[in-house]
Amino acid sequence: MLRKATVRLTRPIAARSLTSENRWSGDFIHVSHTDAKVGLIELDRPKALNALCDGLMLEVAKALDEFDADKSIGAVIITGRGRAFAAGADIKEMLPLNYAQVAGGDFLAHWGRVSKNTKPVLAAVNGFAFGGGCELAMMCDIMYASDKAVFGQPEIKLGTIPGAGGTQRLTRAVGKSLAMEMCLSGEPIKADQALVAGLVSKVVPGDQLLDEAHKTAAKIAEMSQLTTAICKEAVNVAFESTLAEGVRFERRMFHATFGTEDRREGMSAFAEKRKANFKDC
Ligand SMILES: CC(C)(O)CC(=O)SCCNC(=O)CCNC(=O)[C@H](O)C(C)(C)COP(=O)(O)OP(=O)(O)OC[C@H]1O[C@@H](n2cnc3c(N)ncnc32)[C@H](O)[C@@H]1OP(=O)(O)O
Repeated sequence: MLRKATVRLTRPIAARSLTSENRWSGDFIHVSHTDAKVGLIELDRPKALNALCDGLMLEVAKALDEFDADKSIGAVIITGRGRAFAAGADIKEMLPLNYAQVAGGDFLAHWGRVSKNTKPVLAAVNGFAFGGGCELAMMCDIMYASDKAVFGQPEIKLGTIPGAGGTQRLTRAVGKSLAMEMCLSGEPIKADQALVAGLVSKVVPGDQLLDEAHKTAAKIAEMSQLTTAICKEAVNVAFESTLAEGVRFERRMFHATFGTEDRREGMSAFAEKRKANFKDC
């Protein structure tokens, strides 16, 4: 059981098992952590279905930077409050922009911060994950969905295309035909189809989503942070290299773990039939 802490998260599910000390709330997100070394970022822009305006994404980047630098955090969950994970980039914010403004300012470049985090990040998709919302979830390392979640890349209906990795990550996740269908028609898929297609690894009833995400994040947070960072990097190389390059990279990283105390501790703990006590070194 988690230690009772000072501030309860406001959702009923959170109140049951995800007690947390409050860290800070920005204009658009709430940032907290649990006693199991899990950081929690909750998107909360209720009147706009958590649309990802610039301010919101800057707050997410700040929270991730803080968690990345914090040795007491071993994994992070991103979720949305209300009926959306996020309904995409803020259309009203984008509406007046012209080509020179978006290209000159490399609009959305800072969104990539999410995929640069070294700590494992789990997306708990509670509702609509449209456009940039789906892209944000796909930047995370693991995706769980509530049975109410809906995933879509509807940018085509707005006369544009996905701009935060949607055409690339969705295609790698679900294959060409479904990715093309979603991006070209703008039509969404439901959680059960997302599971079958391999976009998410688990679908659970909405009231169990955070508990399930937390269980997995807490398990990951018990591992050596040094090793989870190496492992995450190795899996990500699979998306950016040939099989031969990826296997060579993995082998080098595997060898590198033998330079850590945590590798010796993990194997010693197994041989001595005890729980490993990793020191992240
Ligand atoms: C990052 C890139 C480059 O890939 C680009 C993008 O992400 S572009 C955005 C892609 N997303 C969308 O096109 C989804 C837009 N939203 C919808 O289609 C619908 O809101 C819905 C299907 C998700 C939900 O529909 P419904 O239940 O009928 O709610 P609404 O009344 O439409 O919405 C409530 C409220 O939220 C505002 N809203 C919703 N999405 C956005 C958004 N992406 N940007 C800004 N505002 C959004 C919506 O306008 C409503 O507010 P009010 O107009 O009532 O003030």
